Amino acid sequence: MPKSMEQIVALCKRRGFIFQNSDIYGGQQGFWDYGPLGTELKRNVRNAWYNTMITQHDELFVPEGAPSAFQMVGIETSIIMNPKVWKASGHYDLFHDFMVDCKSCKSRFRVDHITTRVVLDAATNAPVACETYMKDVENDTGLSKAQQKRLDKATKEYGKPTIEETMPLDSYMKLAGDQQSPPVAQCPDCRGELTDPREFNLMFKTIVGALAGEESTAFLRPETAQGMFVNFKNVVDSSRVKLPFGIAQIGKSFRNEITPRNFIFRSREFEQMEMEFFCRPEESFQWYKYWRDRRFKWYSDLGINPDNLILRDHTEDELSHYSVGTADVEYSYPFMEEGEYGELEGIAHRGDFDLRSHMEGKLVREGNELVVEKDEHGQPRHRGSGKDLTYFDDQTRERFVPHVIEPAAGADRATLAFICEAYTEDEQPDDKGSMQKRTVMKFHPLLAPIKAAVFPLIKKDGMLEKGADLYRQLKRAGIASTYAHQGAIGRRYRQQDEIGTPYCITVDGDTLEDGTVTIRDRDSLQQERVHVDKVVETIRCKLDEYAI
Ligand SMILES: Nc1ncnc2c1ncn2[C@@H]1O[C@H](COP(=O)(O)OP(=O)(O)OP(=O)(O)O)[C@@H](O)[C@H]1O
Repeated sequence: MPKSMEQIVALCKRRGFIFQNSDIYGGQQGFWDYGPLGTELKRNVRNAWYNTMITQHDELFVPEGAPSAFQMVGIETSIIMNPKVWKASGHYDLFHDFMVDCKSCKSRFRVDHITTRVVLDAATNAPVACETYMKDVENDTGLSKAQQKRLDKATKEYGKPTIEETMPLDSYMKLAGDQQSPPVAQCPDCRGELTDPREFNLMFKTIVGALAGEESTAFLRPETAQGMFVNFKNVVDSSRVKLPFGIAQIGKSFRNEITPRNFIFRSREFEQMEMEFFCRPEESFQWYKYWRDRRFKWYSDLGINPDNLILRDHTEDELSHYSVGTADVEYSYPFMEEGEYGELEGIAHRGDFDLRSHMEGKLVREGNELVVEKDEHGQPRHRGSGKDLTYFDDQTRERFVPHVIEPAAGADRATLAFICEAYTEDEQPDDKGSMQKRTVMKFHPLLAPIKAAVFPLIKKDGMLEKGADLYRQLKRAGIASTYAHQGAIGRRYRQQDEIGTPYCITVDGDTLEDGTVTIRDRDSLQQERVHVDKVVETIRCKLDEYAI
């Protein structure tokens, strides 16, 4: 049965995973808050990423598929950077989308999110009728019956041979621009008139210092990557890293998205987990392949069914001007049509674009070459730092600009994918054996916000104390645990199932007799009896089995 996004969003609110930001004031579009359980879940996602990338990385070992062993270090850089960073990187000029507004209902759309279905004169290609609908990677609704009826009517009335074609809104606007009084592309929501497309920079502006003005304008970073590039020299000079090596960080990024949507999938404030991997140019394609495959595997290792994931190579015309290869890890989020996927992470081969931009100035492509963009006086349009960001290889005695492979993931999109994947509805017998519907979040145990719940079966002297003692032992061992002694045991199990707790431990009458408790497994519902003194060790062993 397809999963319902409404139910997932409702569960997230009900159980304290994710709330609308500024909820009591009606919210702030494109911003979300994580509740107590969501905070733990997202922290576990971040930790799983940071641990595999940095903390547990073994620089003496050659991982399968890698050309050699390599080093990895972490950094943490500021959200606000010198505005020159964004000029040299190209974000200042290029990081924008085109948008149109509806003059009637005031809705705002990204031009590339609107598709047109057009009836054209078969001989002249002149448009005869046009209907619009929302077509973006997240949601493809297609034409409504009424829209198709209008197109059919216009075709019939036109009388001459026609063809019907689907094209993006901007292509239609270009085509219509060459005609006298063409059919107007209308708002997909209300059929109102649309404005001409306007450019819209996605970077949030702010003022640094007391005086407002061009000089004090700064930007909230739209990606964490530039923090790694501008610190490349600092890291090489201050640590013992040698090529190949990666610099990674997790941090907030901000994009003034025109149409934030689909819960935390596209928001205006989000968190990225990015790594810049610096290597010799001639080895870069091997490293690209290595990171592409390794990053895909990370998601399936953490419980995402590989049937719901794809690794999609970008087509030639999708590639950014600097990229020689990009692949996206994509997930079939429940808000997408069957067979469609949304980006979780992009792995890009960025060549030497970034380090060169920060040395020389903003680069543009001329034929096969990247060259510094010039202004009307022949001067660099945006200068770089002028600092030497080349790398000297003391083995080969060569100096060169390293190439970069960048796996760029979103912590929120990953959290959303793990939530959607975990959401399960099944039927299980209750205490009396009759089948009951249950909602269970089947989180990978490493990601589950709470790992163990301790329940004294009834409020009885001895049972409560033993339960509380066990709960404290688990906490002291660093195992995120909870304790609940009220309500029917079946109800307590269901509450924990709904938040994805993998193990429930019940202290009952037998505990007082022989010192054993039951450990119930969330997914298999199997119960085993374990001596109370062995519980911490048993839970620890179970969790260790899931280590990635
Ligand atoms: N607005 C956003 N909200 C939440 N996560 C985001 C957003 N934009 C980017 N990300 C996350 O950061 C990762 C790396 O950013 P990147 O610049 O490659 O995204 P992008 O290709 O611009 O994404 P999209 O095409 O969906 O806008 C993305 O794969 C995604 O997980």
